[in-house]
Amino acid sequence: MEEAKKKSMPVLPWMRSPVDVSLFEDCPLDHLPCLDPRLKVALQNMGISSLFPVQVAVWQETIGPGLFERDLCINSPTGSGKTLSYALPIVQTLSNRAVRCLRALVVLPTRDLALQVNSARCIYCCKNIFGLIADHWIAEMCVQFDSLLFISLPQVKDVFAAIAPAVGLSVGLAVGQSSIADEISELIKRPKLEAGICYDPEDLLQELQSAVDILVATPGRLMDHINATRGFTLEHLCYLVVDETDRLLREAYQAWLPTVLQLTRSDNENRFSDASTFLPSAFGSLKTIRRCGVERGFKDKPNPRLVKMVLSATLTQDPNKLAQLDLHHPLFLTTGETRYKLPERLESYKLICESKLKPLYLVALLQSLGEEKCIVFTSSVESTHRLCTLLNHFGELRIKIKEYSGLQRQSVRSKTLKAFREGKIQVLVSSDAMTRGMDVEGVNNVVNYDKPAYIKTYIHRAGRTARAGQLGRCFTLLHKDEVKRFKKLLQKADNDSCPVHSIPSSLIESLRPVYKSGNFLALTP
Ligand SMILES: Nc1ncnc2c1ncn2[C@@H]1O[C@H](COP(=O)(O)OP(=O)(O)OP(=O)(O)O)[C@@H](O)[C@H]1O
Repeated sequence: MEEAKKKSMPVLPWMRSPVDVSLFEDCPLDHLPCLDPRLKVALQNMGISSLFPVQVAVWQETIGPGLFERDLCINSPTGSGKTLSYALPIVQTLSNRAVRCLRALVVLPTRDLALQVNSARCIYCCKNIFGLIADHWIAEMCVQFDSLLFISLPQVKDVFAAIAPAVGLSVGLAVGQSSIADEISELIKRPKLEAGICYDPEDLLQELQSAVDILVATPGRLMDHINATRGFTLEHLCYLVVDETDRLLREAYQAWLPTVLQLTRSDNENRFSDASTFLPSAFGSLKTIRRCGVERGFKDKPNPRLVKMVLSATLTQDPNKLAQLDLHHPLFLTTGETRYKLPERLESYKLICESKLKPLYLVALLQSLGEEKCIVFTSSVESTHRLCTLLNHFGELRIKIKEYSGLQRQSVRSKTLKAFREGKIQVLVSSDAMTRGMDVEGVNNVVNYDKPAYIKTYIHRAGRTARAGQLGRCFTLLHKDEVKRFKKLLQKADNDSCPVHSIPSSLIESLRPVYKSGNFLALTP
């Protein structure tokens, strides 16, 4: 364990003296300094009576006494409440704004396919909204392909939407769940024109205004709007949140990060020539370059710095990756001494069995869990499909089991998730693509049907349970040869306790005839 701690010692000096979030305690809303009473009511309406430790720690560094002076890097376990930790201070600070413009941007990851399709077709949609082309077929396609999104996107928007209106702020979503035309009409306010009068197109462009103060976006859609949406500008941006940072930094995503940083730099004149080396050739919106203080109406005042907040349950410590964020005097907030941390009330178990008997062990386990909500993770969409089909052939399981896969249409997945939330489905079988950010209340159990190869995968899978201080269990099916390696893997997350969960052999034997009689062997993933 000591060795694991030493190995996890960060290279960057500022990461070596972090704020330890585990030293903070929940703070009742009544005791939270400077909380806007309107936001207090909004939080209470959400059923929140106190802030979690990470939220208190971030509040200190943002509202008081920290006053957003430093960029924040937050490493906090899954389900610890990271979303509200940034949403609340941003909303409180923006509550004083006089004019509506885009001031806060939250970027979350998408899956690669969605991005590729995004950029290929946005041009049609943009033309569409400006009345040059009407191609509904393409718009329809956009909605379908864009559906491969991380589940957390709408959830993050929901958190903002639950508090922002209380102080008169408006929140938008640019993630490709609707056509880009619909998105643009949600994000950009256009002037009302009187019929019969000729307007100068240049003047009209000036009149376009942001309809939102806060935007939750995926990199692909964000780039679409930067490149082609008239009136979309980052020139007033004050806050940039990069959620699931480790994943977002792994992918270049059409150079979204250097583009955003470039567009929000105040000394743009000197740097724009550099930017042209990475900005896509279709980059059409020079207006989005951040203007200097005087132009922006901040005469005699220092130009507001773009504040960055980056978060993850498995935050990278790689100096090269973090350098991409161009952080200002960063402050590292983390939980405990080890690099990775599992939720406080998560219990990890292993089930040891022969590989060919895995389906039977899973069936027996699910039987014993009864109607408790459970997510079963496999290593691929193919295995997900096979396993789900197999489980549904077992009459012994009197529970509803559904597949939840990136290969399904968005509408199918939304329906499945809704039914799962409502308890009409007890078990979701899913692949890793869906691990991050999914927040479903009351998921008591996670099962790793296939052993996760990396500790990060374990953390994000297991993190679908034991959220918000609740109890949760994570079971991992292992062959006996995998046990040692799995133990080492868990030690990386400071976990030395993973008892064996035994399934009575009589139960397995009783399931064998059913398994042999059906065509199950062909389905076994
Ligand atoms: N102060 C609070 N009181 C009660 N519940 C809260 C509070 N803050 C957040 N929650 C709830 O805790 C759950 C987890 O929050 P959130 O999704 O922000 O976690 P997270 O740290 O971002 O997790 P992940 O890393 O898995 O995305 C959510 O259901 C949220 O509604």
